[in-house]
Amino acid sequence: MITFLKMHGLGNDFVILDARDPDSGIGADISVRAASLVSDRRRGIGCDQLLIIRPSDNADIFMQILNQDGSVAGACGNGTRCVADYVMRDLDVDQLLIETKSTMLFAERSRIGDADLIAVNMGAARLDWQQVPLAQAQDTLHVDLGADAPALAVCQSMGNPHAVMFVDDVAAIDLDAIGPKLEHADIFPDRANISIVQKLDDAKFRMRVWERSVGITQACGSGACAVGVAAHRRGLAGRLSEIVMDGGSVIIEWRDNGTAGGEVIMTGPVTYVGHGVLDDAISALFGTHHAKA
Ligand SMILES: N[C@@H](CCC[C@H](N)C(=O)O)C(=O)O
Repeated sequence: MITFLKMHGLGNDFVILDARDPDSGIGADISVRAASLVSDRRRGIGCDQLLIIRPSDNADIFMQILNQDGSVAGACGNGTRCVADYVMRDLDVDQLLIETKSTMLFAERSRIGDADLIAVNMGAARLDWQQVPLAQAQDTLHVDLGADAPALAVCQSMGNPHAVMFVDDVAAIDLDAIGPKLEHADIFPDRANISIVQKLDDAKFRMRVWERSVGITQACGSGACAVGVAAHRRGLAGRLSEIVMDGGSVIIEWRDNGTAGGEVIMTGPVTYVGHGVLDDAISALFGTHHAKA
């Protein structure tokens, strides 16, 4: 039987499986069927992303990220804060190095006012068209996503691809309608996460997000990083900004470390929902004998 933890970061919710113990019952390969069943809001536990904590030779842990449909993601900012808090409590430490498919992340406890938060160094913003990736060579600061797009997009990778569009009124955008079209725009060979953003003031932005492989979510941490970076690249903000999403805010700092991509620090809260045990039949889907779909 496999135990799970349910957490969320600003309403972006996660089922977390801890596979550090070799006897956890969780195999090396997670099938699309197993991941999408657990993520299903009617037939499973329900989540935007399934996160699996594994041992790492290079860091304190390895974090595997699977979207609701079972597809693999390279980054998950809100999920990183949740996993970091859980593992730091477990190991009784205040800092953690986390390896993911795309990068190495450093997390630590942080406090703003009386709020206990987690800060994650999400690494460099990847600004070249090959890094996003885009389908053809072009400037990533003004990308034409076609007739469905409300504005030219700023594109960058935060370990996963993000397109950010600044508009006058985020509430006026039919994100349900344009989100899937822009996610699948020809310019994105790996598809993209789509953020629509309104400037509230020089250091505050309202963001709505359509996540790749999921749809509209209440918050997207890597998306908020992309928004902070995009706002600075467009000259709309300094290096520090608050990004207000449907589920709440994170603070983004795009630090200049002398490299083009700098390093992006995301600070925000985590929430524990509960834990439980997967039924035998569902646990069996996570066993070692099931090949990756
Ligand atoms: N919710 C996440 C992003 C998860 C991955 C994304 N849907 C993708 O496929 O790139 C976050 O908080 O960053």
